[in-house]
Amino acid sequence: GDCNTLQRTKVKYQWSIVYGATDNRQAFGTLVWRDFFGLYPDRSLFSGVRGENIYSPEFRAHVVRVFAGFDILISLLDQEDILNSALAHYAAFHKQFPSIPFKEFGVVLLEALAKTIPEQFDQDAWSQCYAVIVAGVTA
Ligand code: HEM
Repeated sequence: GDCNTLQRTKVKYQWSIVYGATDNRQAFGTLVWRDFFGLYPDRSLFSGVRGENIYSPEFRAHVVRVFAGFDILISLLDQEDILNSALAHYAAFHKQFPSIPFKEFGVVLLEALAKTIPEQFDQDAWSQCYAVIVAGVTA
């Protein structure tokens, strides 16, 4: 798997369905983080953004920031040089933390996408393109 051109186009399109409508964004983001903490209960990374209450304004704002960043990365999947620069930026930011459970996050993210767009969801495309993003943000 290599997140090829067709897969990048599909991921971009499927993401636009899920994240394109403002109304969906917060619900989708909250769903992902609720499920994430179900799989990975250690919230200590998020003490600065009230991780103990994912419905607080502070944590909601954190979710908005993360998905705004993710939205940028998805939108750049077809502009590889800019994508790599954006990935390097998020990699540098996350280096302040000892380790980030990107694998667990990917599991719940893909599951939430599959639940939201069961007819369209292309698991191979998403898992391969998410792997490109993880490789970039952990480089
Ligand atoms: C590709 C996926 C991800 C992207 C694009 C991303 C992006 C971001 C962005 C844009 C911020 C805000 C930076 C700022 O304050 O200016 C952030 C903060 C943060 N992210 Fe990520 N993130 C991702 C995945 C994750 C994952 C999986 C974790 C851990 C489970 C994580 C942990 C954090 C933490 C701890 C902060 C700082 C929270 C604070 O403000 O105290 N990120 N991330």
